[in-house]
Amino acid sequence: MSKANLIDGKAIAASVRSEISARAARLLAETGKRPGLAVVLAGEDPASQVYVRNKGLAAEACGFHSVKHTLPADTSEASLLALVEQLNEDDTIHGILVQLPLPGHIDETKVLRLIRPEKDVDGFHPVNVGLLATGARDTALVPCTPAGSLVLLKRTLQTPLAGLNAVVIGRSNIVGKPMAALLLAESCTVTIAHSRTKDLPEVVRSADIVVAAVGRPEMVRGSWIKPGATVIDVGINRVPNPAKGEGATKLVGDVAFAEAAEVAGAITPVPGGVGPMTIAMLMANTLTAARRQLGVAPEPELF
Ligand SMILES: Nc1nc2c(c(=O)[nH]1)N[C@@H](CN(C=O)c1ccc(C(=O)N[C@@H](CCC(=O)O)C(=O)O)cc1)CN2
Repeated sequence: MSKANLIDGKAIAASVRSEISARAARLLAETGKRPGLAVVLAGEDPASQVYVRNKGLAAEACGFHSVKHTLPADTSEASLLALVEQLNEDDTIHGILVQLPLPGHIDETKVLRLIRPEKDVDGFHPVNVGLLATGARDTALVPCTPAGSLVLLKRTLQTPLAGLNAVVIGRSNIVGKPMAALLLAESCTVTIAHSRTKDLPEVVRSADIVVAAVGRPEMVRGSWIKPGATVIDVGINRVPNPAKGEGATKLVGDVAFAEAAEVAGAITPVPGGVGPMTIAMLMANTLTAARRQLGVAPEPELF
């Protein structure tokens, strides 16, 4: 029997999405406009196809104007850039998301930097990265997975995070670095650990909050976790599941869940933890982007 509280990402994501639907309805009543989201998929990666479909469905369920652009895997970089430019100019579109990863022949940086910062609902443009890094979170668009992780932390702890020791494992631009910036803005004492960190288990043992975003199945062991710590597992790794037969697979996180749940105070499962928050926070960012572009005052922060 595990001791930790299970952080129900599915339920919290559903509550965020329902709040966004209500806010979108208010925006429509006030301005006659719907938030518009364009999602662009280049290629046929099966997981990306599912994520893009789910983003479209979530946008429709929130009452948004939702468009999807699908380009073949061999589409040229120029065609993708032209599509982004067209969406930048489209007044009915307030948020543009280009699903990652892109086919190898396309320069991801070039594409992401062409998206207008005010429509960059992924929060990957250097303008948004810089705003977050300089403490101007209220004017930035914040990357969805770290934003969702922060919502889970705040709703779980229900007390200010100030002064807590937070260890973020992983230094990616999409999760690790923005997560560290968000925790720093909450006045946590933040350590970013990575593949070259010395004595990672000991570093993690100092953490009141652990965010694992390293992409290595079950790397973080239960013995690394400080008793009572809150563990946010961002990893989504598909691994073989021989118990279910040959060729069967299952999803696991970056944390050895059963072990960690014996020690932690609260922990996110995989699946059903951080993952669903990513799409919920995309809806939140699209609404924020729409309000700003329409010149309407912001709603209270979700987190
Ligand atoms: N442009 C972007 N590309 C990618 C992002 C992103 O934020 N922006 N993130 C990931 C993929 N992703 C959304 O795009 C995403 C990943 C996982 C989930 C999710 O809900 N996962 C479920 C499990 C799903 C399954 O069964 O396979 C969970 O964890 O419960 C949502 C969105 C990379 N690309």
